[in-house]
Amino acid sequence: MCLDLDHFKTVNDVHGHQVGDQVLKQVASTMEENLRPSDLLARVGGEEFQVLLPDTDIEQAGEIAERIRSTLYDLEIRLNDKVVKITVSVGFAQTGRDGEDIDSLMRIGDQRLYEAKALGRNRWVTG
Ligand SMILES: Nc1nc2c(ncn2[C@@H]2O[C@H](COP(=O)(O)OP(=O)(O)OP(=O)(O)O)[C@@H](O)[C@H]2O)c(=O)[nH]1
Repeated sequence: MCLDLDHFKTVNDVHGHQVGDQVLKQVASTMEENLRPSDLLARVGGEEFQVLLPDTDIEQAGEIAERIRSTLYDLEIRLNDKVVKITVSVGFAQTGRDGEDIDSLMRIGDQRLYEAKALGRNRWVTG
């Protein structure tokens, strides 16, 4: 599952880079709280994360993606006297259906992530 925060540049531009850093930390811990102990969350770029969901079918993955999306959508990140809102776009790929090796899965997950962005963000795309 590839997750990318929406319009994160605006968060930095409006609130400053240090607030942006705190937002990233809160987003990462919120994502972790909504994953299972067996799932693996990694930050792979500035505001991009990958999650590996072992032994998970596409319906379960959709439930997890929706839980993360809606929790972040509802989250009010309070820093000093500021409240920062953020949304996330998600694309995912499934072993077997979309490929076997990690490179193909990440490439397809990434394509779907950009589809989610193009469709208006704050959503997930399974293909
Ligand atoms: N505060 C902070 N900002 C970061 C970090 N890493 C990357 N960024 C910022 O994240 C922003 C990413 O911007 P873009 O790639 O243009 O994407 P976006 O504004 O999130 O827009 P979309 O992805 O199209 O929704 C840039 O402004 C980077 O400077 C970091 O560690 N801390």
